[in-house]
Amino acid sequence: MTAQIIDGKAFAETVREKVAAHVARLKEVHGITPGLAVVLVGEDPASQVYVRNKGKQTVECGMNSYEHKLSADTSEADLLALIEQLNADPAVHGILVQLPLPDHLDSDLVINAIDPTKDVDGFHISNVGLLGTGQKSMVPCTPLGCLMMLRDQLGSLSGLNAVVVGRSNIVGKPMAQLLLRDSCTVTIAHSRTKDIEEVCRRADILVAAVGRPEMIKGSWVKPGATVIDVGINRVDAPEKGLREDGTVKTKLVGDVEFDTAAEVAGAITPVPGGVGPMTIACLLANTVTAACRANDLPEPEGLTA
Ligand SMILES: NC(=O)C1=CN([C@@H]2O[C@H](COP(=O)(O)OP(=O)(O)OC[C@H]3O[C@@H](n4cnc5c(N)ncnc54)[C@H](OP(=O)(O)O)[C@@H]3O)[C@@H](O)[C@H]2O)C=CC1
Ligand SMILES: Nc1nc(=O)c2c([nH]1)NC[C@@H]1CN(c3ccc(C(=O)N[C@@H](CCC(=O)O)C(=O)O)cc3)C=[N+]21
Repeated sequence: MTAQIIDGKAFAETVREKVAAHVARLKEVHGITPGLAVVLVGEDPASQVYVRNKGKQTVECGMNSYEHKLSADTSEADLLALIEQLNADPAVHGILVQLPLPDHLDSDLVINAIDPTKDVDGFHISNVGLLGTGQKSMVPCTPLGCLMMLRDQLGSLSGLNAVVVGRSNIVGKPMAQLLLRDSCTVTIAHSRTKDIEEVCRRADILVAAVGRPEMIKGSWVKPGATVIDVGINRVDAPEKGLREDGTVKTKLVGDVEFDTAAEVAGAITPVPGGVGPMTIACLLANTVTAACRANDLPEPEGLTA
């Protein structure tokens, strides 16, 4: 069997079109322009690329983008003061603090200082609790993007065995909550899981969010399963040759060994071009949702979980 490849890039484009249409209506009918503030502390090159992409796509969808770049040695007090200012700013409907933060900053403290109604990442303890109890919340972008692709691929997820590999607060745990809410039988695997290959082989839906390049092999995949690869790992690609400065070129790979998994799976997301673009599209969707909720307007259809 050769898996169908789930085109996250194309799917993300359709999500962005819905976002843009909703933004246009908000502006025309209500005079509201949704605004997203992104806060980046330090100069991590990968984070800089993501933040730039987010800002560009925010503007392309007709929303306002506010970028705050702080130096790596910013104090916690200064960062908290900025968050207070963004919480109070009526033009800002969404706030994202790019993670990871430098070691001297307490990310739990910082995230929990964000107004939960503006927490478009869905990382605030209030949103985590709301999601876990089935109440209306802001849903984390990466799991939301994965859920949208799964529903599109499979229709109903009810009764399916879902295995999520990884238990982080930003991907694994909220992904498991969303799958449970859609009536999957959910298993969360992690670094202490026994017989992880066997656990994975039981999955109708296998979500990999580990951060280990190509860890999950085709032999771990149940024939016909739907595989969602969240991993973004930059690895050396000597086959691409050298850069001008003599260093080896690199490439992105997922947490799944794509070629072997694609021989067994029913459908699979590629890296790049899978979950990553959907994450950013869902960030834009959450910003529109937050702007609607802030103004007591009906929420956009098809953009929430
Ligand atoms: N596409 C996107 O938009 C996004 C992609 N990512 C990518 O997703 C991946 C995961 O990110 P994140 O959740 O933040 O990562 P974390 O490092 O926070 O969590 C990794 C999880 O994987 C588990 N794990 C590590 N090694 C193994 C192993 N050998 N076997 C089984 N489980 C293992 C860990 O288990 P334990 O808890 O026991 O240590 C942990 O729960 C990364 O590649 C990241 O770059 C992340 C966010 C967004
Ligand atoms: N507060 C916070 N929220 C996040 O959502 C968040 C974060 N911090 N920190 C880092 C991770 C990672 N993340 C990605 C988003 C898009 C791509 C993406 O678009 N990837 C492209 C490739 C991009 C490239 O070429 O480098 C793709 O997979 O096709 C990847 C990773 C969001 N994260």
